[in-house]
Amino acid sequence: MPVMKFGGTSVADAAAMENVINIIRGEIKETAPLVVSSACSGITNKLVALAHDAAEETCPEAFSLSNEIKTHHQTVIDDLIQTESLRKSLHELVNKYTDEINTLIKGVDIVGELTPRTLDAFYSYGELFSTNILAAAMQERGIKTEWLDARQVLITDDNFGQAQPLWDITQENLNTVVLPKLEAGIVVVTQGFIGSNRAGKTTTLGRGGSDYSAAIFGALLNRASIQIWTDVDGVLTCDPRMVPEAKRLKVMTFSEAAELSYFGAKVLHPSTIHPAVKNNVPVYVKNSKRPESEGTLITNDPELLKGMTVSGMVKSIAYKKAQSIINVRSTNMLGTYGFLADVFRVFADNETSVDMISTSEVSVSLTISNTKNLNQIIEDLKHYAEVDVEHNAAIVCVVGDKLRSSAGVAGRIFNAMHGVNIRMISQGASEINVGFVISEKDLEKAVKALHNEFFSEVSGSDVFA
Ligand SMILES: Nc1ncnc2c1ncn2[C@@H]1O[C@H](COP(=O)(O)OP(=O)(O)O)[C@@H](O)[C@H]1O
Ligand SMILES: N[C@@H](CC(=O)OP(=O)(O)O)C(=O)O
Repeated sequence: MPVMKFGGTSVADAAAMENVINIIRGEIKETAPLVVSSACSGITNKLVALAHDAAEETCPEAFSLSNEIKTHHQTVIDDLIQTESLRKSLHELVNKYTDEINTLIKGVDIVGELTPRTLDAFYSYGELFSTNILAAAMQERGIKTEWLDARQVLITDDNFGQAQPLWDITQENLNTVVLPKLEAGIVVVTQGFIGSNRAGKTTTLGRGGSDYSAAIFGALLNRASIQIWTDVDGVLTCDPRMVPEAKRLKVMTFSEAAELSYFGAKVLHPSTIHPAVKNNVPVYVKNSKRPESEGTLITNDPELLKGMTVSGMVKSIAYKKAQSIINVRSTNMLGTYGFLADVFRVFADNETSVDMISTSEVSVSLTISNTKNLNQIIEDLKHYAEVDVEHNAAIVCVVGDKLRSSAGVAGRIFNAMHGVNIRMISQGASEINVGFVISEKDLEKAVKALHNEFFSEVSGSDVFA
């Protein structure tokens, strides 16, 4: 039985939820699937916005957003639920959650501070709303279903906003609370993205973290597969918003998928892959609007990958906008040791992760997405070297089997880039990615040229659909 994760686009409104229910129904056999759902699309962003409004003393805006969230869920309930009593109890629940959100807004306004802990409390309501409505609609349609508060089972560390699971406790909770229900044929509907620390306070796994929840549950419950249901046919050769003619990948390796998601392919959360790889649970990415499409299988099973791992084959292109390049130059770098350690310590001390690095004899260039502590970073780096910063850059990453060792691929990539100024180049140690940094204004041109170079003639192969 699979763990089935439905993203925000798959539970956006009543019609989308009805689709999802039909998909789940098709998976119920003797045992039932575990269903992990995100918040309705757009709701988490509204919760972030209202939390910040509250912190910045613009409470009327915060209350107005809270009202929009309430109205959205009231509409979903009215469109989806026919039974009067069920509607009434769901409306009461929506009112209760809205009151709690409004109390949090007032609290943040009074204290004038929005901590990661409080932000997680705000975040949790998106998934609480959507899963309660979905579970009730399934019960109404005669499917044996129970709603579960994920915070009772997914126990995490105290790293609010970016929490990591505590594996042993979570395993035990799943075995005692969830497994018996699934084995009795009861579908359990729970939230992605949220958990709680040992003290019972709400935590979240980072934005997009519902995929990660599904992978954690799938790995610990030893499920046959993890299904990630979204609004595209699978993992594609590029984000279809940039390249509408992007093609579906039939199968890819875990490493290729991890690289793509790390470099911005939003279809999967970067951490999803780890628990799945460790436990060898295949991941299927599928389209909830077109369930008949086969989707993409992500696996390391050599049998399933036969014919799919052709050396030097480019599988997909990802990109990440809003990068800042930090160039650090020092003649002290020449022949000394410890210089790079000093540079990286500055980023660690300022809690900023580095996306891409390239070095020469006397300089190192790094890119970061989070510029919150940039001024302090520059000040600290100036103790060691000259520093300059370029904003509005983008990383482009070409992913595929053994790209680094394959003669000719780099030539094709950079030939396709003529007229585009390449600011940095980096080839990952994993052999499966070639990445480079360009100005954001050249991004569309660069990605379209690359896609044309590698994918204009691949239809009908074993790898691409
Ligand atoms: N390589 C890719 N393959 C498929 N989708 C991609 C890729 N890169 C980016 N995307 C984007 O990811 C989106 C799905 O992610 P997201 O919006 O988070 O969906 P969900 O609500 O299901 O979590 C797609 O609509 C697509 O625009
Ligand atoms: N709702 C959360 C978690 C999530 O994973 O959402 P989605 O599956 O829609 O990307 C977010 O927006 O970050």
